Formats: sequence, structure tokens, C-alpha cells
Amino acid sequence: MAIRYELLKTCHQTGARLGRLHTPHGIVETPAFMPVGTLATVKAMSPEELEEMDAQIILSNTYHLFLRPGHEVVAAAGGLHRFMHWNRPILTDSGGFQVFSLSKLRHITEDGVTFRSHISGEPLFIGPEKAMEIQNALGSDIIMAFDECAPYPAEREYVETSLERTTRWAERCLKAHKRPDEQALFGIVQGGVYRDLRERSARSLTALDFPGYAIGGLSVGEPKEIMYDVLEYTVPLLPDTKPRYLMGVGSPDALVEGAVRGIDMFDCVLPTRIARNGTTMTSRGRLVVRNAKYARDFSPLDPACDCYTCRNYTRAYIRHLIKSDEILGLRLTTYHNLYFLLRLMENVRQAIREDRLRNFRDEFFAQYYGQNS
Ligand SMILES: CN(C)CCSCc1cc(N)cc2c(=O)[nH]c(N)nc12
Repeated sequence: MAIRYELLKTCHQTGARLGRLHTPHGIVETPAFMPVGTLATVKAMSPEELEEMDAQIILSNTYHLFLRPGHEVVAAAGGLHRFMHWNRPILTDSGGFQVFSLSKLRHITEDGVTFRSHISGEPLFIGPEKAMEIQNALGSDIIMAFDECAPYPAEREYVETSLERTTRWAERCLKAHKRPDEQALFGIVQGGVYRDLRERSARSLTALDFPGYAIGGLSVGEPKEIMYDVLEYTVPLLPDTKPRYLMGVGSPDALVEGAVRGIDMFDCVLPTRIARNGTTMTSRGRLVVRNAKYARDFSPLDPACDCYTCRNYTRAYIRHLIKSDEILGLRLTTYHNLYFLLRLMENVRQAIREDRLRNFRDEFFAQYYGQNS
């Protein structure tokens, strides 16, 4: 078995679960936030800094690594862990999402997707078998089935055709996966915002008995209330003995609300992406440190934070770095944002242990969003 999920406790106040995901590269305490390292690096962070802030698992990307440097190069280096000097667990996405969101002139057939590289423009192809070949070569601990993430909004007929094909692609992934004992293949539930289609996708995939399940097709522009509705009726269809991964999520509120609804794993580019333009997450909400009002503010980004950035640098200094486009600026804001979300998930896990996640959510939201939610 490549992974084993240990369900430790279910919060009495909510449906949230405390768990441990045992992988070949270590244990992941869940619910967990996974920093995104698309090109085999969590932008601006070294692996030592990620370990220091206790990032337990990071994400990388089939599509990007296939295009550059090529999965054969990573395999020749001994796999992604050796290539990027990261010895903890890695999850790779299958490329489906990126092909649809990044490449031009893509064409979907039953075989897979032909597209032009967004880097060189050369014509390329990825399908279920290719997505397994690439992820098997990368050697990540958790790999994702090749799926189509239907856009939002999308006609019911389109979503239905797409999910049926995604289910057939999932079966082909199970057949093509060469290393099931070392790399856990997760199925990805689709079905848009249509309850009966979500149920059909979940039932088809759970019948195939994957070691874990992702909920895809969300966080693609739909209102958060709709995302939460989809979770309410989709999560209960997934086996509670397996991990559940909500893809592409998210903001602090979505992480907490997702955990309340029984999600165990999250990934999002938000903390690293907004850091690069000087937007930071603090216990009292977002703080855009490049704002002129911080020019002479010699307090830390977040007085309630004990991270490396907040212990050693001021808003005024970080604002100066960001305004000057200094590399240290985005390093310090990235470090803080990742630390903030990782600590948030640690607090969520503690609240589940103490059966008080609903109280924690209300207190956190009141501080972060400045209103009683
Ligand atoms: C770095 N991230 C943007 C990439 C990792 S998560 C990507 C991702 C995000 C979202 N929202 C939905 C889907 C989805 O439905 N399928 C797949 N394969 N990936 C998805």
C-alpha cells in the first residue's frame, strides 16, 4: 500500500476529521494545507525554510515538468525528491487542469488532449497513459488521475459528457499506473454544480476503489456558497476511511469551511501568488504592505505571528523591499503567508481534537474578516 489513512477523530461539533496520512516519505497530519511548488520549487522558498515552517507535503505539476525540464530529466536525477532536495511527501497534479487553463489550441478527444506548449508552441499530447508515465517517472507519493476540470459556468450536457469521459480516463489511469505500491493514485470527482452528476461521478469512482479521492471542478469561479453546497452533498458519498483532497482551495475561510465539511487536504497558489505583489495574510485580515500608510510603520506584519519574517522585520522595511522589487521582499512575504496558513491548519487540527471547530471558526472569522459571521 503506497499510503495509509488513519482516521483519528471526528469533531463532535462539525463533520471535520483529524487524521494521519502515512506515505513513503513521511506522515501528513490532516487537515493539511499543501504549498504549491509547480516547477519543482515553492517559489522563493528553500526546502529547509519549508521544513522550518513545518510544511508536511508540497505539490508539483505534471504539465509544467513535462514541458520543462521534461520528466526524463527528473527521472535521471533519481526522481522529484532527489531533483529538488525535498525528502517529505510530494503530490503531483495530473496536468488536466493546466492543459485546459494554460495551453492554447487544445483539442479534447477520447484519447486525451492535444495542445500547443505555452512555452515553445510545439504540438503536444497528454492522455491518461501519458499522465501516468510522467507521474511514475517523477516519483511523487500521491499522483492524480487525468481529468477534465469542466469550466464554470458550464451547460449540464457538457458537464455530463465531460464527467463520463473523465471516469473512463480514470479507469485507464488505474490500468496504466506502473507503481501502485509506491505511489497512491487518487480519483478526481467532477460533475460541476449538478448534484446528480456529482453523485454519479462519486459513485463511479468509489466503485473503482482508489486509495484517495479529490474533489475537482471547484474553485473555478463559482460563488463560495455554491462550492460549500457541492461539498455538503459530495463529501458524504466518499468513503470515510480514505483521504479527501479539495483541489485549488484556498483562502483562509475556504480552508476552515472545507475542513468543517470533512475535507482533509487542500492546495492553493494564493499565499505564494499574492505574496509576490506584497499582499499578506494576518490574523486581522489581509494587509497590503506596499500601501503608503506603512512607510513608517515599524511593527511586524502580524504582531500575533512568531514567524521568521515577523520576528525580524518591520512593515516599513518589507514595504521598501517590495516597492524596490527586491527579491528579499517577496521571500519575506511568501515565508509569512505560508507560515500563516500552515499555523491556521494546525489550529484547525487542535480545535478538532478539542471538539470546538465551530467556535474556532467563528472566532477566527470575527478577527480575520472583522465581522461576526
Ligand atoms: C497549482 N495549482 C493551481 C494546481 C494544483 S490543483 C489544480 C486544480 C485546481 C482546481 N480548482 C480544480 C482542478 C481539477 O478539477 N482537476 C485537476 N486535475 N486540478 C485542479
